[in-house]
Amino acid sequence: MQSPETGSAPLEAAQRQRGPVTLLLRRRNHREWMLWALAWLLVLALAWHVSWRARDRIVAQDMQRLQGQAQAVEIHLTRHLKAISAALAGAGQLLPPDLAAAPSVPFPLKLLVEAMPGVRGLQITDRDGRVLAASQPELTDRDVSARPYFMTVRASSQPDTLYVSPPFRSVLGNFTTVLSRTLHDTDGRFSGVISASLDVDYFEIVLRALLYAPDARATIAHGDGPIIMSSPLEDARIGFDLNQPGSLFRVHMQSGRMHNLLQGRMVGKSEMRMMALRAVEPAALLLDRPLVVYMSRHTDAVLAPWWAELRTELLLLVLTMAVSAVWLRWHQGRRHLQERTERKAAQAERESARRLEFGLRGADLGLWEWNLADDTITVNAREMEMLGYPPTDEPLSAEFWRALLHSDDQAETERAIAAHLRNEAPSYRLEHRYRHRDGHWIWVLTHAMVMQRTARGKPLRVVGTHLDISERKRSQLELERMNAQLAALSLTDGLTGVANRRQFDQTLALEWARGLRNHQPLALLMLDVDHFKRYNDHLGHPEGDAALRAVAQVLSGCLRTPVEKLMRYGGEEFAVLLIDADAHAGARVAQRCLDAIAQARLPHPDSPLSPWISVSIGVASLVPQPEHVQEQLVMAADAALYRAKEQGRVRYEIATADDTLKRPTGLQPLMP
Ligand SMILES: Nc1nc2c(ncn2[C@@H]2O[C@H](COP(=O)(O)OP(=O)(O)OP(=O)(O)O)[C@@H](O)[C@H]2O)c(=O)[nH]1
Repeated sequence: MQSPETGSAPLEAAQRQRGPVTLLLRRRNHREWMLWALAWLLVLALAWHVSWRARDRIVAQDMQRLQGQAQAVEIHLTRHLKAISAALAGAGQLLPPDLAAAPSVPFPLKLLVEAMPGVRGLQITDRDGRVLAASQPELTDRDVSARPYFMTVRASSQPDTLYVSPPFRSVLGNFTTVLSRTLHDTDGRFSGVISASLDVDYFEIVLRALLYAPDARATIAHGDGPIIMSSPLEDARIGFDLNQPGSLFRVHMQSGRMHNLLQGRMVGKSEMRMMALRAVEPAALLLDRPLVVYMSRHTDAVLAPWWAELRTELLLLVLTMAVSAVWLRWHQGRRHLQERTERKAAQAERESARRLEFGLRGADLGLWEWNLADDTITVNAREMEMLGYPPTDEPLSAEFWRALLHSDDQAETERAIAAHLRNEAPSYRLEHRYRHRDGHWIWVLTHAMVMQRTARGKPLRVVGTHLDISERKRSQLELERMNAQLAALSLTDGLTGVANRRQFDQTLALEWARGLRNHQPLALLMLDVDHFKRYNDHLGHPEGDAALRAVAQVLSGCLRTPVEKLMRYGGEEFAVLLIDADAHAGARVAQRCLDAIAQARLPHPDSPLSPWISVSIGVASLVPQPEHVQEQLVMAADAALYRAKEQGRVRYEIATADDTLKRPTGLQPLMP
């Protein structure tokens, strides 16, 4: 049973491992959101900058337009003032010098008024302020001496000045503004005033014609501040004094400039307006006070299209922001999922690699992975250890590996790899040698296969194992060597060291079959030591053995092995098989053997023939036929040997045709 502490330990360890990863991911997400916010701040700032510049352009364009309209009003007004001034001056000159004495005005004022657009009435006043004549008869004889406009004119009394009165409520009940010029008698003294009252309705129409937007307003004010007229007409505003602290009118007047473009609130109104203000003070007219024309528009109305566009742009931006935020959140979620899956897979792969490494260690296998793209090899520690190098995690050049390969194994290795890479074999397995770091060769068993190919079958990655089989290989080679030795021994005569009877039988069978196939003759020499029994009896068997070894050595020396090969047939009898040789060729070799033995002068102390060892030889030859058996050749050679013994020994005899035709009892040819 696990204690609760021990039971939760792996879980805590897993959480501890997960902790830093989660923290890192959170930080990355946080960074991305910061970047997202920063990017959007920049976009918003840029959008705001562009939009604000568009707003400024709209304001500037409208200001210019207001300026143009104000200028048009100024031109119009100047012409009227000039015309009225000229009319008043002309009428004044037609008046008699002594107005008081004059019975009446010599021209009808009403007619003059009708000829002057923008003028509602005309009146002539004497020096005391009594109305001598007026275009409206009801005003005649009235006393206007207390009226500010009269008092101002009389006080100043400048002959060429056109006096412009502030608007005031006339006796007729309506607001009016009066333009006046002084009259002088023949001595140049002030004799009265001729005045024209302006037709507000007329000017309102003129101003209205210049308004290009529903919220536009045109105003003409007196230089002292009161509004003379405005369009759209607002009776309540006529006479309203604009010359108040902080008013745009005062700003304009104090600027000393003839025209200004200003923005601000109008006196008595809460709305923001854009204004073009122009002072009307033509040089050709001596006005006692300037007039001020201003055209204005409601700022909000001017900017309404801009605001609408800005709202649309903001909406689009907010929508895009929302979409990008949703996308980022989705992307982070998906990535998180993907990374978690990859982490799990990597962990599983690590564990599997650990298990594999453990398994490979146990199996003493070196593991290698060949990356064909860059021709590098990554190996495990065992692989490096196998070759005497320290372990490394770095990929190594495949060329380094190829250089370690034994030159004798190169061709076969390359052939096997190439065949597998061409997909001709599911894997390859071969044994070869590698040079150990110490310089000695180790035998390695390679087993490898392609682990990854492109879609078109091009190999990308090969994984394989190496097993050090040097020990096994050494044992195998030793075994092979011993087997070969054994095989040789089994075919060698133990006493004389020449081929034994078994080898004779095998060689004869082999060459018989070849002769049969090729229709080539075979010759056989049977050699027997003469009177060897006597040798043994005289000197003993060990000496007899030595003599047999000496005879074998002499005979081997005179034969051209392996074509003429000496074999011990048995006892003191030897045989020589000659390939593609007839009886004459056999006889030549027999004579050579007899000569060699004679020249060797091996002592035989008990031979009745000579003091030296001698041999007798039987020679037989035939072309193997299907109806023959190979023993026929041996029997024929034996028969010839028998005859050689009979005829005195130390000689050779050639088998006769009869000898050759004798067949051993019970032996039948394979193909009779
Ligand atoms: N020392 C020794 N003697 C052997 C060996 N094999 C056979 N002999 C002897 O060789 C002798 C052969 O004698 P025989 O067959 O009578 O023939 P021979 O005395 O040589 O007389 P001919 O052949 O008629 O000249 C025997 O005495 C065998 O014992 C051997 O391996 N060693």
